[in-house]
Amino acid sequence: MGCGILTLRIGSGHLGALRAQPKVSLLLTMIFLFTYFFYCLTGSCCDSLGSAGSGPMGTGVLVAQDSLRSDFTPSNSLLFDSILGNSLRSDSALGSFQGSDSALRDSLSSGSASSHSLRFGSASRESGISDSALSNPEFVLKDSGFALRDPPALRRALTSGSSLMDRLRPSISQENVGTAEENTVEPVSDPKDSLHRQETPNDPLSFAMKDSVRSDFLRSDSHTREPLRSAPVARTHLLATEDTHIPDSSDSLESHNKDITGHSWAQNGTFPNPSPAPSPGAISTYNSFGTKRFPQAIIVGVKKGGTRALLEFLRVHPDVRALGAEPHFFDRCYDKGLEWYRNLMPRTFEGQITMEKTPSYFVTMEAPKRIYNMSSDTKLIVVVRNPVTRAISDYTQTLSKTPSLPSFQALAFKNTTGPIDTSWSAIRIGIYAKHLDNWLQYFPLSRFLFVNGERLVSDPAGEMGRVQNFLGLKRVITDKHFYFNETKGFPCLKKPEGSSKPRCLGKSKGRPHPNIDTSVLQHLQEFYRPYNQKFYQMTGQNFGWD
Ligand SMILES: Nc1ncnc2c1ncn2[C@@H]1O[C@H](COP(=O)(O)OS(=O)(=O)O)[C@@H](OP(=O)(O)O)[C@H]1O
Repeated sequence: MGCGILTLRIGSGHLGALRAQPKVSLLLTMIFLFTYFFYCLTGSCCDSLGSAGSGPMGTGVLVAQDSLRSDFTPSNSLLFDSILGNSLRSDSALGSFQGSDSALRDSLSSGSASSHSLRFGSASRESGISDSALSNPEFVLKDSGFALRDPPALRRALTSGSSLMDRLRPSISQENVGTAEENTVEPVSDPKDSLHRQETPNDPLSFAMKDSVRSDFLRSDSHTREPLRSAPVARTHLLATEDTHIPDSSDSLESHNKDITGHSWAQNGTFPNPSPAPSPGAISTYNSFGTKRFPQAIIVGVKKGGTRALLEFLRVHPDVRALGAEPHFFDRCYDKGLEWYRNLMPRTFEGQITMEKTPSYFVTMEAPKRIYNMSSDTKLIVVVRNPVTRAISDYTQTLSKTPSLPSFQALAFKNTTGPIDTSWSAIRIGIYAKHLDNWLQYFPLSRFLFVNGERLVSDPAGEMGRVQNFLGLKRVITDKHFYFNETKGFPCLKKPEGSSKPRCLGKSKGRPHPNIDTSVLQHLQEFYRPYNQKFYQMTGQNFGWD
């Protein structure tokens, strides 16, 4: 059919001549046709035209078609450099594939396009091209093929050696990144609000319930993200969520959780399976926006210890990039595989630390072994807090979801007044020595940092100094970053340069606790004492809970 183009042109060109000089024209036409037929028979013209496939196409398209055929693999892998490179060399195909480039069109427009591996230019990187890439304004999908709105951009991409995805990603991210407001912080309606946490100095376990109207939390511009704004990093931070054991929608940010693609996360903070499921090598963990790495440090516990505060404070550091939501990989989602896990991580540059926090890891039997198998070098951070206060905090969270919950005392003691019920998770989690013992089967003590949860509240900068040392980070986070918010009754992050928008954690962090009978508290305190002592011994740290 390639020959058909030429035949048609010749034929129509001679129709007029036929009318004017019938005999001469007929003769000339016959001579020409004979010559042409002979020429084709010798193979001099059909090689190129014949190989061009079916349908009328311009030269550039033929070149592209050639490239397509020769480089098209059964898995729809396309050597884009040769396709587009050839096209660039041809005027007519520059930025516009038309006609019968169906293979290319199909591969780009199909739902599975993201699994196609595209090797592009001298960058020779592997990138998954996704639907969002296809909806990028630089691409136009046409019935007859696809075209680039901005061919010079393509030319620049090809000549600069960067990948197509590198070119596409900035516009994707600009459209979809979360705003600074979508963080784990909420607004304080009035910082001078006189609602305070009622904490009896002599009895840190007693909290008044009358603070129930404390909806006084800060939303602000993202101080913690500030250092990242100038960096060419797509803000892939997933927004922080509340503890996921008992979903807490009172943390308004959960409902705002969106990833870079604009997909909402589940309200309870667990992750959807990133779709499509990554097959090894199919989705890039590496591009010029950084690399998706396994976390080098994990906040593994403890639930209600102050893990969210720690993570949010750490995110102030420009060399820390942390997953906002709790992935629960090493306890609940392990069967999804390590690549799934890694793909959740934010991209980091050389020198930056990837982190996540899932407090339930600390009490998960299998977690130490699993983390060890990922990397025995993983640094492990445990935020611990008086186990009695922690148990009440845990109970308070459950109570906020289930108002009909039995009293704390009824749950803490067998038959209400009998022995402590260690089968209740709120009690069991606080036996830190027992859980640590399991971890020490896999990791040496030097791999751990135990953050004092009480001190994280009373001296956040001091505790953050320890954390930064442990992580080998420059001491960037100092007391200049914190102020004590009277309304919230907790330290919050300042906005740089004295801006009026500080950041506090959400309203589910720092909740008022119900009043618990002193005898119950004492009983619990006694129960925990030997375990606490053991824990001090094991860690070489006295947390002063007794
Ligand atoms: N700066 C600051 N702001 C607010 N809250 C703070 C802060 N620092 C520590 N805390 C304490 O953190 C407790 C919640 O712990 P977690 O974040 O580990 O909870 S969770 O396991 O993720 O649900 C939370 O427990 P409750 O007071 O019971 O709500 C707080 O006491």
